[in-house]
Amino acid sequence: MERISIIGAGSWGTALGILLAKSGHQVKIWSILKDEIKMLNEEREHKDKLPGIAIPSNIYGTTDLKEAMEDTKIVVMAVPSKFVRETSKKVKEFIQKDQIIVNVAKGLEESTLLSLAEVIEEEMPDNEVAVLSGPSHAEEVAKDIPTTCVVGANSKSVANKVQDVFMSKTFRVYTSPDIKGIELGGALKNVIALAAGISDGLNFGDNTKAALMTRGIAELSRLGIAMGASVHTFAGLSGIGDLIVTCTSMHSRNRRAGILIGQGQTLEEAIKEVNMVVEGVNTAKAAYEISKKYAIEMPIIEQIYKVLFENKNPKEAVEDLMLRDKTNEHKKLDMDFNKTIEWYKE
Ligand SMILES: NC(=O)c1ccc[n+]([C@@H]2O[C@H](COP(=O)([O-])OP(=O)(O)OC[C@H]3O[C@@H](n4cnc5c(N)ncnc54)[C@H](O)[C@@H]3O)[C@@H](O)[C@H]2O)c1
Ligand SMILES: O=P(O)(O)OC[C@H](O)CO
Repeated sequence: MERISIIGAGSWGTALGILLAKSGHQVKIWSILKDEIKMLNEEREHKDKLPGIAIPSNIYGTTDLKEAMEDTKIVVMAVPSKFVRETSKKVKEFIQKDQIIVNVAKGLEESTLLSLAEVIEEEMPDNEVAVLSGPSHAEEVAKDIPTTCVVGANSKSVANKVQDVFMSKTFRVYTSPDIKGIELGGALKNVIALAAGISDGLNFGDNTKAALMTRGIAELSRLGIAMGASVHTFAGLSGIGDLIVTCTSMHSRNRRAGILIGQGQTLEEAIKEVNMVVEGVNTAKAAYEISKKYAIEMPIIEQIYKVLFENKNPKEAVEDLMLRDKTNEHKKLDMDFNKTIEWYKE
């Protein structure tokens, strides 16, 4: 049994709390929102975000951050990306050196283009920071539906510790040293999911969605490699795995927002209707800037940026993607596939 603090009581923080509590851990969950904590403690249910799912008795909710952080070994950061910096500054006041911080949010900091683990590390440089990511919708995790994730950490012992804590018969956790790749995969797939949703909203078909997913992971991998991540991570749970679940599931907030935009709603209307955090919107801005910074071609990200922030008609965006300059499927010579070497020279 471990004592765990969860910072953020939205759908993901609450679902992870339920998972950990069912494994026998003692969980304290903090939210800035008084009504949310009152609901969790008194009604034993997150009626807005996980209706019908009981909150186990070994979860205790509090709005007092000091109390939430006291006497725990693991601190799970589960607030939306735009609150990660300000929440980290608050958490920093109470953090102990031996507490491992596990970031589970997926996004990038818009003003600095930093990953969220980098933001947390900047604020709390003396603590070990791990990331947990993968194809995992809160609605399913909270209902014990078998799920897999990957934990990334600089130190193997930290990754192993987090793996031990989260692993259960319904939640299988792998370890990896590639924090950068895991975070990029988790953040950028949300932008591709907006694109997949827009495609569905325009009544395009499975061919279109498969194209967006496949060419989307190509974009993510290109950028990831340029930023020092491992290409293999993008073929893993936090890459293609999360891309599949987010682009195909009706649980996905990003996909649902995309569908509404494809059907003609404005970005603001779509965000309002989804009523939970749509991380892909801010990430689209950051990703567009990062692609320019690293001079990496990311045509889907670029078109989504234009649809969201420059009022571009989604149909036109699709046409521009289809008719962009002709190119090879792989940008560089594939050294494992010798046939291509001569072929590309022609
Ligand atoms: N929901 C999922 O299935 C899921 C799965 C994996 C990862 N994530 C990631 O987890 C993160 C949180 O997502 P979510 O789905 O739980 O969001 P959500 O919209 O369900 O919840 C948002 C929560 O943020 C907290 N909050 C609101 N204002 C705040 C403030 N000013 N400061 C600090 N906290 C505040 C509240 O607890 C609120 O309920 C996102 O980055 C998301 O991508 C979500
Ligand atoms: O509902 P979404 O689109 O925010 O996606 C949630 C998770 O990242 C899925 O793994």
